[in-house]
Amino acid sequence: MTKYIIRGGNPLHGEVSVSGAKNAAVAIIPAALLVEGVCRIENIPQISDVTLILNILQELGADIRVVNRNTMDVDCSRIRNSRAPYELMRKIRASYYLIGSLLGRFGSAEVAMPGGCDFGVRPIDQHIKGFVAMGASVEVRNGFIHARTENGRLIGAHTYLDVVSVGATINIMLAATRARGMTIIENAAKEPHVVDVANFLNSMGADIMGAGTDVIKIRGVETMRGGTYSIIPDQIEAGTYIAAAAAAGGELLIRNIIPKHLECITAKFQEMGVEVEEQDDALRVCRSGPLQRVNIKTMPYPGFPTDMQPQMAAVLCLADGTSVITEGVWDNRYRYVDEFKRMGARIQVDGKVAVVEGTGKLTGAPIQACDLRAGAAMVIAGLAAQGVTEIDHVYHIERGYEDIVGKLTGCGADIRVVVTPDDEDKQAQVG
Ligand SMILES: CC(=O)N[C@H]1[C@@H](OP(=O)(O)OP(=O)(O)OC[C@H]2O[C@@H](n3ccc(=O)[nH]c3=O)[C@H](O)[C@@H]2O)O[C@H](CO)[C@@H](O)[C@@H]1O
Ligand SMILES: C=C(OP(=O)(O)O)C(=O)O
Repeated sequence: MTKYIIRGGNPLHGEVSVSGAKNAAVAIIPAALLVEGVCRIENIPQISDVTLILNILQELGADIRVVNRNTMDVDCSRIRNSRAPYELMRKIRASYYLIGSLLGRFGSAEVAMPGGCDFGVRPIDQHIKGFVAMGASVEVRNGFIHARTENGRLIGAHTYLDVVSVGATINIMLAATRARGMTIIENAAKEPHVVDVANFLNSMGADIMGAGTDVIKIRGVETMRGGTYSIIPDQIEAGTYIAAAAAAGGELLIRNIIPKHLECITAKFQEMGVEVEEQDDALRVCRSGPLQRVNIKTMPYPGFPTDMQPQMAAVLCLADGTSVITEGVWDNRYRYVDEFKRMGARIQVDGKVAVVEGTGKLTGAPIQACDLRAGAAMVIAGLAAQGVTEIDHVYHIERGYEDIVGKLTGCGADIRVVVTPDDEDKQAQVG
């Protein structure tokens, strides 16, 4: 097992550079399946979800060449296999993008049901609704999604999503890119990573309009060439470092960000009394005084992101007064609360609402990460806590944060990584 041992109490001072966005990378890499040519993808974060998605592509026959630490050439010209392996697929959520990509390229896909963080039920009915509207028959059998078309090509169609879904929006967009005719997605998700995937596809020859609004129009194209594309910075990683500075105190310069993508997050920290100064592609964050209580409701972009909810809860434990968090996206995203209670947090959960009584302090304890952002929130809590926090199951954190320990210790945090000999195949436990 790998553990992080954090001695809390050190304020953070220095600079961190934000990596490429996980939720864009895990869609853009499978999107390369639609392209007959070399896609040079830059700013790929070094995280375990990316490693898994690259392994899946290789299993399908993709040729992947490492250009440098964060740049790869992905060539899917010679892919012949449209069945994605169960063992890899079930470990991550984003494996569902293989369905849209394979269906779009070959007119058929056999893909194991996806994994990912456990927030209760995570249906994919809206993805399937979109594929069916485009003429595919879709069946779930023996843990696999079997999707196929009659004559090898999807037909453009009109889909109105019943819920605003990032995954369904991107997946339908992928499938439609090479369909015959025009596809329209209404009530589409507007997250920055949705726009990034559309920009990637357009730079490779697709014809997509409206990404970033709630109506996306995709005119199917016959072929797609290769090209070079750089993934956007990770909005949630940046938000996590803002939260770390807010909790631990001190002053951080957070580089390689797009300030516009962070407005929904920075506004909340400012409301809490954290100083956030916007620069061209950086933010300076400073917390010297007490933290004020705030209420939060998570919503699709441009609302406050659910993927920042646990990190925010960690900071609110340290604020003055009682804050109310309402989770507006997932049924069950408070599994971390019992772990926080070991650190002295006072949080009451009732369905989708958590009432956080800020006590101004947390105390170090042995705790266990239960999913990706909950794990990041535990790191934040550990940085601010009195004494030592020992976090287990950190493979969840490493799914989505490139070198979180190196980045934080570079700013004065006291974190040790301890690997004990019984470290099994940690990836087998993701999900
Ligand atoms: C790999 C990736 O990008 N993961 C992100 C993606 O997950 P993911 O794409 O799985 O999340 P969605 O945006 O699809 O889910 C949003 C809501 O829609 C519901 N829903 C979704 C699809 C569907 O077919 N039917 C349905 O009912 C879900 O249960 C949830 O309540 O967006 C979430 C919401 O921003 C983030 O928390 C995840 O980090
Ligand atoms: C929930 C997340 O990821 P996934 O959908 O891949 O489980 C996340 O990035 O916070």
